Order: sequence, then C-alpha cells, then structure tokens
Amino acid sequence: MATNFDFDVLYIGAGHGTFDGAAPLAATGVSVGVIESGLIGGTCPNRGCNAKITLDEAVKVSREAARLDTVLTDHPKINWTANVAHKQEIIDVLPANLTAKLEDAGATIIKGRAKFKDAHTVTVDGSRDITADKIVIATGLKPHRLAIPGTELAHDSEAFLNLTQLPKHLTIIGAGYIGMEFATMANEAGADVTVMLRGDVVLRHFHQPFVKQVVTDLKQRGVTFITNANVQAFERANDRLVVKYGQQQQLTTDWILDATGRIPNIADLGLDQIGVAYDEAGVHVNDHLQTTVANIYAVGDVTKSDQPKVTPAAYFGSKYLMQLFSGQTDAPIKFPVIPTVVFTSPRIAQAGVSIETAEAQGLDVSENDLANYWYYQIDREPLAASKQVHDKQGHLVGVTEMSDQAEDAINALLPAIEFKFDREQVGRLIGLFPSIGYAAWHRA
Ligand SMILES: Cc1cc2nc3c(=O)[nH]c(=O)nc-3n(C[C@H](O)[C@H](O)[C@H](O)COP(=O)(O)OP(=O)(O)OC[C@H]3O[C@@H](n4cnc5c(N)ncnc54)[C@H](O)[C@@H]3O)c2cc1C
Ligand SMILES: NC(=O)c1ccc[n+]([C@@H]2O[C@H](COP(=O)([O-])OP(=O)(O)OC[C@H]3O[C@@H](n4cnc5c(N)ncnc54)[C@H](O)[C@@H]3O)[C@@H](O)[C@H]2O)c1
Repeated sequence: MATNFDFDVLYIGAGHGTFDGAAPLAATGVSVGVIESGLIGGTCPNRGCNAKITLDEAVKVSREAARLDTVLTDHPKINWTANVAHKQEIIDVLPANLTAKLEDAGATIIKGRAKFKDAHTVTVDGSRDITADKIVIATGLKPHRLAIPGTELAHDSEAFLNLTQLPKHLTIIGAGYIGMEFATMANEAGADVTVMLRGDVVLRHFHQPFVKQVVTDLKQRGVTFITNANVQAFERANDRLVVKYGQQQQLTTDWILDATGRIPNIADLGLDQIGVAYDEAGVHVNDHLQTTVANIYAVGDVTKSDQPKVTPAAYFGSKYLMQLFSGQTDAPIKFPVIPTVVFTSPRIAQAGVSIETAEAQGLDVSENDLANYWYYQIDREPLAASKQVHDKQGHLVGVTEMSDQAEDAINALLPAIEFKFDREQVGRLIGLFPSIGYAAWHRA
C-alpha cells in the first residue's frame, strides 16, 4: 500500500486485538502504527490472564497438596506478598518483549492517548496529529464502577492483582469471572471473603450444575455468598469500610473489589463526531470487522459481538485483520469455536454447543463422572465431571468440563469440535498415555 498518510494501518490500543496481527502485518511491508496510552500488551499480559494465572499457580498447588496430605508432609502455605512479587517478576518483561516483537517487524509505537479528529486523523495527547488510510479501534474494556455513594472506596481487578498485603476481610461485589476467580485465590491465601451478588446466579454463562458444586465447595472453605444483596453504599468506618446493602443491613470489611463487569473503553475517543456507531455493548462492526465508517475497523473486547470477551477471540480477530489488510483474504470473518474457562479451583471450561442449548435442541448429552476415574484420583480430585454433546449425526459439537485441568482437556478436544469429527475419526485420535489428552479423547 502506498498512501499519502503517515501509516497504511494505525491501531489504537496495543492489546491482543492489536499485537497478534499488527506485527505480522508490518512484516509484510504494510506501514503500521500503534498508539498506546498504557503498557504495551494491554490487559491480558499486564493486568489480566498472565498476571492472574501466575498468582493462581500457588492456589492450585496448595489445593493439591491439601488433598495429598497423607502423602506429603508439612502443608505449604501461600505467602501472598511473595506470590505477588513472583507474579510481577513474570509479567514485568512482557511489555518490552511485545514492544520488540512489534518494532522488529517494522511497526512504529506511539505512546499517548488517541482521539479521532476525522476519519483518517487521530490526535495523540491533544497535540500531535497522525493520519492513516485505515484505523483500527482496539481499546478494549475498562472496569464498570457501581454508581453508588462511596464507590471511590472500592477497587478494580488490577488493584487486587497488585495488592502487596492480603486484606483480612475482602468483600467482592459480583460473581462473574473476576469475582469467582479472585474469591478462590483470596480464600486459599487465607483471607476471609464475602461475595455479594445482584441476583442469585453465579457465573451465568457456565453450566449451572457445575457452578453450584464449585460454590458449595467455596462455602465449605469459608467463603460467604450473599444473594440479592442490593448494594447501596460504601462508607469509611475508622480504618475499616462498611458496605450498606439489603434492608438496612451492613457489613464491615477491609477491602472492596468492584467486580461488576467491564464496559467498552470508548468514552473519550470522539466516535460521535466521526459517525462510528456503538452502544453499551461495544463498537458496531460488520462481518469484516468494519465499523459504520468504511476505513475504520474495530477488534477484540471493544466490539459488540456474540463472541466471549476473552483473549482467543481478540487474537483471532487480530489475525483476521492482518490477512484482510495484507490482501490474503477478502472473505468475512468466520470465528472458530472460541473456548472459555473460569480459573476457579476446580476450573470450569467449555467449548462449542452448551449443555443448556443441547438439551433444548434434543441433542445427545453424555456425562462422565471423572472424580471416579483413576487418572483424576491421582491427585484425589473430589470435583471432576465432564459432559459431551453429540449432534444427530454423531459429531462431537460441545464439551463442558469441571476439573483441575479442564482447560487442557477442552483444548485437546477443540479440533474435533471445530472440524466436526465423526465417531470414527475421534476413534483414531489416541493421546499419549497417561495424560489429560488421552483421558479427554478416550471419553469423546
Ligand atoms: C482480571 C482479568 C483476567 C482475565 N483473564 C483472562 C483469561 O484468563 N483468559 C482470557 O482469555 N481472557 C482473560 N481476560 C480477558 C482478556 O484480558 C481480554 O479479552 C483481552 O485482553 C482483550 O484484548 P484487547 O486487545 O481487545 O483489549 P486490551 O488488552 O484491553 O487492550 C486495549 C488497550 O487499549 C489501550 N487504550 C484504550 N484507550 C486508548 C486510547 N484512547 N489511546 C491509546 N490507547 C488506548 C489500553 O491502554 C489497552 O492497553 C481477563 C481480563 C481481566 C480484566
Ligand atoms: N478466565 C477468563 O477468561 C476471564 C477472567 C476474568 C475476566 N475475564 C473477562 O473480563 C470481563 C469482565 O469480568 P467480570 O467478572 O468483571 O464481568 P462478568 O460480566 O463476568 O461478571 C460481572 C458480575 O457482576 C454482577 N453485577 C453486575 N452489577 C452488579 C451489582 N450492582 N451488584 C452486584 N453484582 C453485580 C453480574 O451479575 C455478574 O455476575 C469478562 O467479559 C470476561 O470475559 C475473563
């Protein structure tokens, strides 16, 4: 592409929605600019997936050690401060590595906050104009904050991941991905945890019979769940905090995590003045990830989409735009099966047709009691089960698993779901023995 603009393609934001595609795009000779107001890499490496899973490792080990207490002597205890320091050491290098990946491929990184001036021009930090033939909005999500008195006394998930001292009592508002993952971590590390729900459904996008088992387990471990909490205000009380909720009820706590969701990060982008349509679910895109302004695209979490707002979806969108902009495709985007997992202990992971949809459509749902399968007894997993969905022709079309390694079991089965393998093809896939992959294929 040879244009009169500063760049052929300019990305706003440097998360997975950008870097997975922007680096290989630049390597094809397309001139690429990336504007980022924070850390290169965005949410996932710096304050999301990588940070969270590093902290979670000690939780997983601690849980496993407790189950093997007749085999191991001296149960390990999580040192929260050291765990956070370990996490920081793991993730500190990532922005520099990702910067090198982009720059080595030929992309130019511009630090600052972008705002549209017109359809081809973005102003950085209110002072520097940068022009491009195509512009990609990849600004992700930001934490939703409760609109109640004292909301400034609560914290977001990033602050939790950076806590150098674990509060004695932690109150979490919301029982979605973040609420449940962080309740699991804080509980295992020794905090007294209360989770407050708006209604009475935890992890509404996951298979409820599995979710209920995880919740029951957390309750037995001391986590308190308050349903229909109707949280009204946060207040200071000496050196502690008070949560006002319900019918004039109140709870005294040390730290509040507002985990009530994440909203599109678009408020100050100037979308109205250039005519890019959006609503509270995100930027509107067509099947080429094109917004309502022809040369402006959007990708990743910031888009209004049927896909879950997780890294695999941002990654695939980013790769698609790379292919589109480098002329390798002009076809509409066709998302593959995007798997999702909540990193509780045990995890709940799923891919393809959900159990609820399968039951509504009369598809074949089979269940495996994994807790009684020898491989899952090695570490004495008490909560382990999976459900498979087959269509009327016998193709595996969906899997949901609750277990300590559910994410790996689902990964092993993804090709069968994505490419609709029949029973004969599945029968030819035999994993290394013994392994999670073998166990997963064995029951598919
Ligand atoms: C606590 C937490 C845990 C998570 N765990 C997982 C997990 O385990 N697995 C998983 O798949 N997903 C997980 N996610 C979701 C995952 O992080 C996102 O799906 C992914 O990061 C989306 O990438 P993105 O590029 O669309 O957005 P982001 O990574 O959010 O990147 C957007 C970037 O745009 C920048 N930006 C915004 N506005 C501007 C502007 N005006 N100018 C310049 N720059 C701007 C931001 O600073 C940011 O760096 C988690 C999220 C959170 C919050
Ligand atoms: N493992 C993963 O893939 C992972 C992990 C963490 C975050 N994420 C991503 O981050 C995003 C945000 O996660 P999240 O957990 O904040 O959002 P979420 O949408 O999963 O959960 C938000 C929760 O807050 C509740 N809520 C909303 N308003 C409330 C109120 N007034 N009072 C009490 N509860 C209220 C909702 O009912 C819901 O349970 C998700 O889109 C998810 O895709 C993914």
